[in-house]
Amino acid sequence: MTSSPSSASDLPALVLDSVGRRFGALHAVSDVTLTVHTGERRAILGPNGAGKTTLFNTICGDYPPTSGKITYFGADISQLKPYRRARMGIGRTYQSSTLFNGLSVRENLYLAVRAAKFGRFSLIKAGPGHPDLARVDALAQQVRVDHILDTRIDAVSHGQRRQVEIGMALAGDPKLLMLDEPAAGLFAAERPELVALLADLPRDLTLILIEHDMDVALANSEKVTVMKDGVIVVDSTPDKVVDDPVVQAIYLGERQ
Ligand SMILES: Nc1ncnc2c1ncn2[C@@H]1O[C@H](COP(=O)(O)OP(=O)(O)OP(=O)(O)O)[C@@H](O)[C@H]1O
Repeated sequence: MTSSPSSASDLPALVLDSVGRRFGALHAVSDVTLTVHTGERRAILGPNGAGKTTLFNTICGDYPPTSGKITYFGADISQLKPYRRARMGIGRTYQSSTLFNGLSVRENLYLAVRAAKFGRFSLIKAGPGHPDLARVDALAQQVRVDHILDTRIDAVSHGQRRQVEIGMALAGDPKLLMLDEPAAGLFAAERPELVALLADLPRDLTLILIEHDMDVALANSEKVTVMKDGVIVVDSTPDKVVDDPVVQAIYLGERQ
């Protein structure tokens, strides 16, 4: 019997094989090996400077790895440019805001929809009934900002800004979405909206989340990877991670 060629859905979304990233003598990420399955929700935790954002940067290509291999749905993307990885379906948000303050929520989402299509930002207006406008409406509903579409970005709450950023990252229809501390700076009252929004994302979307807030991280994850000093120190399920003495030492240590 011959085996059929594996389809994209059989393949893990992401395989990191001994990935490392140096900045001069500093090993920001060392020897990280992990597999993220299609549709998996994965949280990456760790103290400041653990290498979490650098790991994201190696995956999206902002800072390619200096060692090791990154495989995305079976393709070696280790040295591809960021725009090529984005076109292959890798979307992300950043810790710092990437929004256009003078523009409305609608215009920000519209820019992202057009950028995903044409590879550059363009505010050339689409006529009534244009599919790009329908796409903006759909994204706004998905990230729960459809009631503030005509409000300027600088007039909406911090939590809503985070939601718009996620909407913009979704504009390119990513297969892998990486969110860098989406709950950072949110009021406690804003967090349930974020948690619900993340829970409602399509199940075939693979989600990797860097998060300091344990509640947000654990609520949305099936697997948790804990990093410290550039290496993985714990890789397990949320219930095991909360009880892990290494994790407790890290988080209690942070609070001291
Ligand atoms: N572009 C860069 N050039 C030099 N060093 C860098 C660069 N980016 C990150 N680093 C260093 O790499 C280490 C890991 O940083 P990184 O931002 O990845 O950590 P992190 O876990 O995301 O931290 P935080 O939670 O504070 O965002 C730090 O020592 C940081 O100073």
